[in-house]
Amino acid sequence: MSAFPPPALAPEALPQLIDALVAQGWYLGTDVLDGDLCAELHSELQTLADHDVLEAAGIGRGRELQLRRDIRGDAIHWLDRKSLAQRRYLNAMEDVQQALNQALFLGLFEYEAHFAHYPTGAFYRKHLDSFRGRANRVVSTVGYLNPDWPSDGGGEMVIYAPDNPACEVARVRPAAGTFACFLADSVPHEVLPTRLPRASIAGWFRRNASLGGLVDPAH
Ligand SMILES: O=C(O)CCC(=O)C(=O)O
Ligand SMILES: [Fe+2]
Repeated sequence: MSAFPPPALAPEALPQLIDALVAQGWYLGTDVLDGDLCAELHSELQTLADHDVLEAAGIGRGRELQLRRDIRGDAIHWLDRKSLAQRRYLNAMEDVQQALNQALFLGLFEYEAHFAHYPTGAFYRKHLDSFRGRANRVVSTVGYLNPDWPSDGGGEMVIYAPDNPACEVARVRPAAGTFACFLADSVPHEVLPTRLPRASIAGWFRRNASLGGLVDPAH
C-alpha cells in the first residue's frame, strides 16, 4: 500500500477536460474523483448539516444577494481548507487552474468553492453562473459526493447548448466520482428537483474584475 493517497482527480481527466472545454464549452467525467475523498467530503458536509451551520443559498452577489426559494433551494458552506479532505480537493482544483491557464491563457487567478446540500425537493432553475461584461467567474466546476444515486433519484444537472439554451446536451447524475466543468458565462444549466438529499461542491475559477474601482467581493 502506498503511503500517499491516490490523486484527487484522475490525471487523464485534465487533457480531456481541456479538449472538451475548447470543443464544446463543457466537460463531464464520471469516476474521475477519488472515491475515498468523495466519502470524506460527503461526511464533512453531513456533519455541517447536522450541526445546522449551512446557510441558505442566495441569488446575486454582495449587496444584491437575495434569498429566492423559487429559484434555488440548496444550503451552502464555503470551503475554508480546514480539513485534509478540503485541502486535497482544493489542491486538485489548483492543478486544473494551472492546466487551464497553460492551455487556454485564461488568466485565472483564484478559485472559490462551496459545499451544497439540496434537501429532498430542492432544485436550482436554469441559469448562467456569470454574466458577460462582469465575468469574474470564468469557469465553473461541480464535484458530486453522494456515494451512489438511483436512476429515479432525480437531482440531475441538465446542461444546455451554449448557443441554444432550449437544447439539452447532457444530463448529469450526481453520483460520487463525477466531475463537471463548463464556461461560466455561456453554458446554461439547472438542477432538477431531487428526491434524495444531494451533496456537491460547486466552485468557480475567477479572474479579477474591477467595477468602477470596486473589486468584486469573493463571495
Ligand atoms: O450542483 C449542481 O449540479 C450545479 C449547481 C449550480 O449550478 C450552482 O451552484 O451554480
Ligand atoms: Fe450554476
